[in-house]
Amino acid sequence: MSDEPGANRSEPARPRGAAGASGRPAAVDARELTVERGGRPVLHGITLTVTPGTVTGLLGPSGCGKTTLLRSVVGTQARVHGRLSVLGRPAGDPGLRSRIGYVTQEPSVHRDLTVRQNLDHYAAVLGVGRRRRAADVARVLDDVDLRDRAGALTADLSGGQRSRASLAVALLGEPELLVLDEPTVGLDPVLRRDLWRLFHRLAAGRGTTLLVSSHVMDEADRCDRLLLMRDGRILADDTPDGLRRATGAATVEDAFLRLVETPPARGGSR
Ligand SMILES: Nc1ncnc2c1ncn2[C@@H]1O[C@H](COP(=O)(O)OP(=O)(O)OP(=O)(O)O)[C@@H](O)[C@H]1O
Repeated sequence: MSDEPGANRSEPARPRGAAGASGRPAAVDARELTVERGGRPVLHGITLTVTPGTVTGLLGPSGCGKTTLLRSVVGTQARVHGRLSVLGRPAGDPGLRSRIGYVTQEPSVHRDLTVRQNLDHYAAVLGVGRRRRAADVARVLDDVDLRDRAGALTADLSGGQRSRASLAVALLGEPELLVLDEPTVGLDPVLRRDLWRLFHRLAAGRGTTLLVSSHVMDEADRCDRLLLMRDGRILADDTPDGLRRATGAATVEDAFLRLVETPPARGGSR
C-alpha cells in the first residue's frame, strides 16, 4: 500500500473552542490520531492542539514519529485515522494548500537554478503577479539572510544555505501555518539563533503559526510551547516553564527523562 498522499482518511476535528487569544481556531487540532507506516502503527492515538500565532516545538528522539505527524498535518501522509483539523479545515483539504508552508528535511529547491530563479519560479507557481514578484522575492531573501547569495546556483550553496533557500520558498505565499521539519540541523549556533529569531518575528509580526520539529532538546527554550514526543505518543504539551514546574526538573531534557520514567497518573493523557 502507498505511503504517499491520496489515502488520508482523517476526519475534521469538531470545533473545540481551542482558539488562541485572537479568537482564531486552533492552528492544528488532533484527536486520537493513529498512523500506520510499512504495515505497523507509528502514531498511537495522538491528541494535541497547536495555538495560533505561537512557535510550537515538536521535540523527540529520532524515529519517534515527528515527520509522520508533520506529514499528517500538511496532508501528505496516507492512512491517517482519527480527527485532524488544520486552520479550521480537515487536514489535506485542497483549500489549505496555499495557507501552509512545509519545509521537509530534504531541500526542495532546483539545484540547476540560482536562488533568485528558484524563488521567482515558485512565486509564479503560486500565482504571484510579475509586478509583485520582485518585492516578494526580496522580502523572503531578507527573511532568511540570503540576499548576498541570490545569484548563486543552489548546487553551489552549503547545506545550511540550501535549507534556508527552501525555507525562503515556503515563506513566499506568507502562509498562515509554517511546518518545519528539523530546520536547524547542521547550522552553526549563530545561524540557529538567527533562524529562531526569524520564527518569532514571523509569529509576533505576522501572526504566523510555526510548528517546528527538532530532536535536540536544547532548542526547547526557544519555543513558546512544546510537544514532547516518544515512541509515537505525546508525553507533554506545555510551555517550557510549565513543563519544568510540572516535573520539578531543571531542564527540558531532565523533564523528558522524568516523564519517560514516571508512569502516567490514572486518567492522565499519556
Ligand atoms: N516510508 C516509510 N515506510 C515505513 N516506515 C517508515 C517510513 N518512514 C518512516 N517510517 C518509520 O516510522 C517511524 C517514525 O518515523 P519518522 O520519520 O516519523 O520519525 P522522526 O521522529 O521524524 O525521525 P527523525 O528525527 O530521525 O527524522 C520510524 O519507526 C520509521 O522507521
